[in-house]
Amino acid sequence: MTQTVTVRVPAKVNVQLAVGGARPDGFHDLANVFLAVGLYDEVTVTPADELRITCAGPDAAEVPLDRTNLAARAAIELGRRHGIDPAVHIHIAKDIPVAGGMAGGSADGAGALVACDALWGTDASRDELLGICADLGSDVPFSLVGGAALGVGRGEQLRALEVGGTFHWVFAMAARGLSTPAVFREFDRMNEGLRVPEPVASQELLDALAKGDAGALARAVSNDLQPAALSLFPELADTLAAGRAAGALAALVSGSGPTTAFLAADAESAGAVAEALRASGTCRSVRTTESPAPGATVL
Ligand SMILES: C[C@@](CO)(OP(=O)(O)O)[C@H](O)COP(=O)(O)OP(=O)(O)OC[C@H]1O[C@@H](n2ccc(N)nc2=O)[C@H](O)[C@@H]1O
Ligand SMILES: Nc1ncnc2c1ncn2[C@@H]1O[C@H](COP(=O)(O)OP(=O)(O)O)[C@@H](O)[C@H]1O
Repeated sequence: MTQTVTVRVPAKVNVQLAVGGARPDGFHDLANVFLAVGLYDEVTVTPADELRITCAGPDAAEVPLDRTNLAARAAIELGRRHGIDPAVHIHIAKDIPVAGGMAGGSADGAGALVACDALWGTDASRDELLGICADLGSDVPFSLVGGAALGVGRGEQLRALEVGGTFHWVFAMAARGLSTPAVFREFDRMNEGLRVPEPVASQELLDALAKGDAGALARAVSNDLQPAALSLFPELADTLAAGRAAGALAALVSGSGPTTAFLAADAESAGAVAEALRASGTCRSVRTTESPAPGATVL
């Protein structure tokens, strides 16, 4: 049996997040266009006397180290299904911001699942892995597959999308996090009494992705949760404005936020936007990266 397995898993940005009305189960139907970006967590699993989690990285102090951690839940569920005691040490090398709208916890769930599958030799099918991911959270299946995908239902039912080129991004990390359920609740509050249309993927946006056309993608991006995120975190408007002023083709909140995402024409322009954001004093830190990125990968 292999003694240690490391899996690398990407963060995501939502280039379209169309949100429908609240469902009876408390979730919202989405047309969620995910794009995996080159910021990664690495999840390493090693046999141990009992299940234990450690985490290192700039945001490590905010990561729960008990059984509520999505990585722990993934190991427990795979073990339960295959009659294996999930006695592993899971170490998360965390580079994805926590509670930032970039699916960092989801990445760790998908990473731990793939890592334990390899460590234990369970050889679970792709469908079984995707099913466990969907039970763990709406974003977790996409962390497994990476690339680009349209997520419908609550975002867990995926269709892979073609991406015809490399997109350059700048991400600005905020001084504090935002809770995903709180942002959806604010969306409901702001839409109370209004008819919320069925969420539909934008054909212009899918075409822009397929062509690798950053200008067209910038014109098509949208995030229905952005007004709710801005309502709970108004200072994000200053970060968005600073990136736009520095030449970003598009500026938007990533998912439920509060990380803000800036699409740039090329690597040079991304560097200039990043510099301007750092100088603006409107965010905690800034990263540049490219997309698409591969899904969970055993190293
Ligand atoms: C908003 C998005 C966009 O990709 O990502 P983040 O910004 O959190 O990264 C996702 O929909 C987040 O997915 P995820 O973080 O996996 O959420 P889940 O654990 O499934 O659900 C957490 C809570 O968010 C709300 N929720 C989530 C998904 C959805 N389609 N409708 C919802 O209303 C519900 O209140 C739910 O209880
Ligand atoms: N492995 C994990 N890494 C980060 N957060 C986790 C993890 N497992 C559970 N969580 C919980 O999930 C919450 C949302 O975290 P995260 O997935 O980073 O943000 P988002 O849902 O905004 O993309 C955190 O505040 C934390 O309480």
